[in-house]
Amino acid sequence: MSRPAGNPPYAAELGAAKKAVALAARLCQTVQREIVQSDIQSKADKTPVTVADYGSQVLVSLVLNKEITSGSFSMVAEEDSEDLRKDGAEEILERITDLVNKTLAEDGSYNISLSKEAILSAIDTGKSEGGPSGRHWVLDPIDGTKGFVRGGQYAIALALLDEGRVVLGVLGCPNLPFTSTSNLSGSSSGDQTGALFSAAIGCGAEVQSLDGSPPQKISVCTIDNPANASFFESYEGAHTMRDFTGSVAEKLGVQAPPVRIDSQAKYGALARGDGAIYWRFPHEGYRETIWDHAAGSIVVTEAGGVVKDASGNDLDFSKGRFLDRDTGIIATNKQLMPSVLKSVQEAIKEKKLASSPL
Ligand SMILES: Nc1ncnc2c1ncn2[C@@H]1O[C@H](COP(=O)(O)O)[C@@H](O)[C@H]1OP(=O)(O)O
Ligand SMILES: [Mg+2]
Ligand SMILES: [Mg+2]
Ligand SMILES: [Mg+2]
Repeated sequence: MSRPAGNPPYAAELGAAKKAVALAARLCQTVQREIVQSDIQSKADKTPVTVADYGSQVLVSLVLNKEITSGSFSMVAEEDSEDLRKDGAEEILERITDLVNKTLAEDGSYNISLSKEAILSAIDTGKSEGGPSGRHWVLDPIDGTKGFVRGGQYAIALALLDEGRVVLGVLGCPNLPFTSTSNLSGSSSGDQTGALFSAAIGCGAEVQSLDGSPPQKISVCTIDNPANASFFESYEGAHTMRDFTGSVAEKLGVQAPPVRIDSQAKYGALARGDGAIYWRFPHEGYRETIWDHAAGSIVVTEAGGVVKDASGNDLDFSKGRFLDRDTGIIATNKQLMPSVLKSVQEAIKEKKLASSPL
């Protein structure tokens, strides 16, 4: 697809993605401010989903379709409308429809109001299987729903896959301090909150406020001694094996305690140098989805970082809705990756030895 001379690659798609994520963030902030129990549902896999997860997916689908009119539309997204079509879901569907139409009316970009059927169809535009050929949007409408429900960190994570490769990513992090996560403890430093991270292949990574301040280039930290490194990991103990990551940190000689926050906001914080390492080792059998890592990984790599699985391989987003990767994911700078991988692989060997029958 030819593009006007001088335009960086995927400029139109990046602009559309930022607009989509920023609008979805507005709906999520409204819901998080006044969330009530009836806004929260539990899915068949026992994970939570809220009216905001659904509303965010509708708005992202709508904006992308409005802003990108060439080519076919394909999106791999976390949510689907199955539970909303069941008896008893009328009220939550009504709430989602109201939220979406109110957000659209306040924004004013599109003179449109969606019916409930249009809401359900927009959610179901995310059913693509993705894969190694063609272009596919990849969306986690709220990454870190548990954090969202708890009033903590969450992210709207949108990426574009082109011929199996992640070529752009946008992370909307409404609760992340705009400057640095050093004051995550919520100490009122008067810090502006809300950060929009974005990256396109070969163009670096940027951060701006959610209301569209001029973007600033970001880069990962340059720490090369693990003793001076801090690391990010999941807030949820169930999402990563803390005894394992604790043993890796010890092997590395990391002194600082882990900074535990929900969602891909950790990739954004790492990309701007707030910490040196992000790793994640879910329990055996957990299958990582591509929407949980596509946007975050390109923000880090375009900020000069590296993202690998525990075997030191790049993450492979071309295999459908799930990531084809070995145990665990590590994101850090180029200086630290070799020693982190070495410690992880030693710890895996010890864990296998410890758990294998003598
Ligand atoms: N049991 C689980 N183990 C690991 N990750 C999970 C699990 N259940 C859900 N997730 C998803 O993985 C991510 C966990 O990352 P983190 O703990 O860093 O927030 C979340 O995005 C969550 O997706 P979601 O919240 O979009 O449903
Ligand atoms: Mg979920
Ligand atoms: Mg997720
Ligand atoms: Mg999600």
